Amino acid sequence: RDGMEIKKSDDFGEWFSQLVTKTEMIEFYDVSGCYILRPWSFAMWETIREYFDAEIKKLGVQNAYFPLFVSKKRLTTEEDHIEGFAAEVAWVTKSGKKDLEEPIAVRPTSETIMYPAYSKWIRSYRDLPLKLNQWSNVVRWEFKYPTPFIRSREFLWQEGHTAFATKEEADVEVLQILNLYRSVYEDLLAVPVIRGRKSDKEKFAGGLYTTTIEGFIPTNGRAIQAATSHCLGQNFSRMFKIEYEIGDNKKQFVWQNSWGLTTRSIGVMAMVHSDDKGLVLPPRIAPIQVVVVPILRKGMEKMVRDAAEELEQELQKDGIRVKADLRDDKNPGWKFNYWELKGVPLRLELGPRDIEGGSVMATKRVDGEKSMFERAKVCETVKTTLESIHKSTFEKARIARDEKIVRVDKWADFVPALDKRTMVLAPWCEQTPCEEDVKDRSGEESQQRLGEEGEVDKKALSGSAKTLCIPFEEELSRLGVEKIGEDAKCFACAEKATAYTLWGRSY
Ligand SMILES: O=C1CCCN[C@@H]1CCCn1cnc2ccccc2c1=O
Repeated sequence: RDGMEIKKSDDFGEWFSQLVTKTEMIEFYDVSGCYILRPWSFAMWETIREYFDAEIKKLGVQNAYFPLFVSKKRLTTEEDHIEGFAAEVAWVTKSGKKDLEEPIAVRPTSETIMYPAYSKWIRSYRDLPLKLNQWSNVVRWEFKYPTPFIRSREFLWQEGHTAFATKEEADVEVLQILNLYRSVYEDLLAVPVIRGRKSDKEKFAGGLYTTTIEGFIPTNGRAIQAATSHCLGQNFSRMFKIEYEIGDNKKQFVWQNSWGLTTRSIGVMAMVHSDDKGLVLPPRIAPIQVVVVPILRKGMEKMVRDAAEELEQELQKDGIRVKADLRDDKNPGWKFNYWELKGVPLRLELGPRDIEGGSVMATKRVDGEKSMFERAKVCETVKTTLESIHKSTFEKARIARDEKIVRVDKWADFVPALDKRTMVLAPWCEQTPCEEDVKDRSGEESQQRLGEEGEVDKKALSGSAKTLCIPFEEELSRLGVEKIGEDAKCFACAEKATAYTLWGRSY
């Protein structure tokens, strides 16, 4: 009843839905695509927020708060920014029984809300750089299949919006923020991501270029955009007249960036690490890192309970997020299952014999490994064990991801590789018509293959491929891929290939 009833590899969608509800991360809600974030997952968002907020403040970013609503006139200031997104905008059209004069949109993102104010605030180069961020919710009335954390109609995020005098400053910050996003995923959530640039077709249409961190869900072979950092160039500053005096009455448009990370990050972490017994939480994001379970014996209950509380106090004082489960209506076995389901990284058991012998039995959630800790050194041992759990959790995910990255140089190998739930790294010409063509051909071909294979291979993933990113140099070398050769040919159109590009099916 309380435990997981579905295997991750049998029915991924159902497994995930059970995972987020049985672990008390999510409660479902009667507005489609909206979810209740319960304390177990909200604590994770708070940890992400504390970490990222402290880091951007070191970069001189200040937090502010802008209105939730935006007028139609404002939102559609420049159609090419909104084009393609209009269908997702949610509108307020009435108050009570009365129609509003003008429909008001609920913010899907805040460029058009913030930038008129930027235009007012930035007059001279002394007003630059302007670096503001807001932690808020946004609404995008998506129609694709809603999934907790991954795709919801309201989600929490931070959106940074910065303005600089020069392109050089903007280019530097775009990458500083992207590296912070990588750190949130890899150092907090133990999820490996690949940094790169979006193709012209996939970039934010209103911007100059988009950098991204791409995640991967090995179970269903889908890639997922984990966070983005855009350089907007001067596109928005021209649109919103954000300019500054450069002396003798001459003006210059500012160079802008905008960057965002959302609660999707929690869903990616849960999908990547969790198993058939429930959540597997990396220690740095776990709301509770250690649970102490007393093994009570008749007549010695008080002694053992006190020892468990003492151990809890000691670990707490040492900065560990620890909980002693002293509930007297549950037996140890029940408690083991409960905290295993919740994904607590480390369980300590304390029985009469352990107390006599000055030892504590420890069990790691990530691999079930058991060991005896010396009671006298328990704080130190717990800390080093939690560090090693983070590393092994990351390594496990990195290996599972890397073995699903396949090198392809010719078209014939492309769809067969994708159908094995992989990401494909291929030399590409970077031309949009070619990207459109790959999208169409890969969609058709995978449908045919599904037919031909006869037995509908449940494991086969169908659908068309898109570019995920053009990995940065250092990412290619991390993947053991050399720089692209002068005479390399595009895998799809045989024109000159200018970059190795990561392709895949994505959320
Ligand atoms: O990614 C980010 C990071 C945070 C700040 N905004 C940028 C770009 C958002 C692109 N976008 C995404 N969905 C939308 C949906 C409706 C209207 C407009 C948009 C829209 O402009």
